[in-house]
Amino acid sequence: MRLDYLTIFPEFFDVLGISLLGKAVDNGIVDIHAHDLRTWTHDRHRTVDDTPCGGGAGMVMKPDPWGEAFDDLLGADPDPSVHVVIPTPSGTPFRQDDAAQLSHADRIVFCCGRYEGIDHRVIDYASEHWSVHELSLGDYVLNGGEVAALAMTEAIVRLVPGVLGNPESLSEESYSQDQEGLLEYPVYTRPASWRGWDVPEVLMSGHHGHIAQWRREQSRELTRRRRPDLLTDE
Ligand SMILES: N#Cc1c(-c2ccc3ccn(Cc4ccccn4)c3c2)n[nH]c1N
Repeated sequence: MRLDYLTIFPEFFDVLGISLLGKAVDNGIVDIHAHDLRTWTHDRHRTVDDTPCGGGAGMVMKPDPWGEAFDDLLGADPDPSVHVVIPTPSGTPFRQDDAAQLSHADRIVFCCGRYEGIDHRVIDYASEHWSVHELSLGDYVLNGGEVAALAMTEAIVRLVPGVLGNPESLSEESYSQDQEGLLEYPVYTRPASWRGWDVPEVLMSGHHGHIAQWRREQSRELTRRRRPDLLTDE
């Protein structure tokens, strides 16, 4: 899987060389390239923004640098197997299903905007050539797309075979299908007693059936309290 990031702050993506994703890069499972969008500017000030047509506050990212970056990175031929992910507050919510689908992609280009966003014609042009996903990390406002791209990257890449040491852990996570889309149950480790708090007895019983039942009940109760929207049968 090749991941490209178009951004005016490429250093944001230096962290991808650390930990699990770093190992995935070292193992050749993932190939990461961050690009400074100003590479595709030609004026002395390396300008990437301009005032919004129709007025309004702030600045909008000019289309030209993005178009020239696309030309260099992707060429002009349409290829639906290339996924262009555009983090935006107006995007559809990024969910586990999106991560699962994108984990099968061979190529993903993240377009990280700043200011008040990217000239919409960039999205229109990309949509004619590649598979475009306008996605939002959540219902809050960030200053740009980089943080969202990092979060989406981790959610996507950890699902790629060979990246996680123990793929079984994927099936027991919150939002995973095996977890019936419920929140993950509380987890514990040693010591059995810590500052007056004990590990639930059932987890020390060695009775796998009782443990599984307790975990299901915990997941449903936690989901009922915190995320009733995830419950389908109530
Ligand atoms: N994903 C996601 C996001 C973003 C996001 C993503 C990209 C950009 C590019 C510029 N801005 C600033 C900005 C502020 C206000 C109105 C428009 N744009 C971004 C914000 N905010 N919140 C999310 N869940």
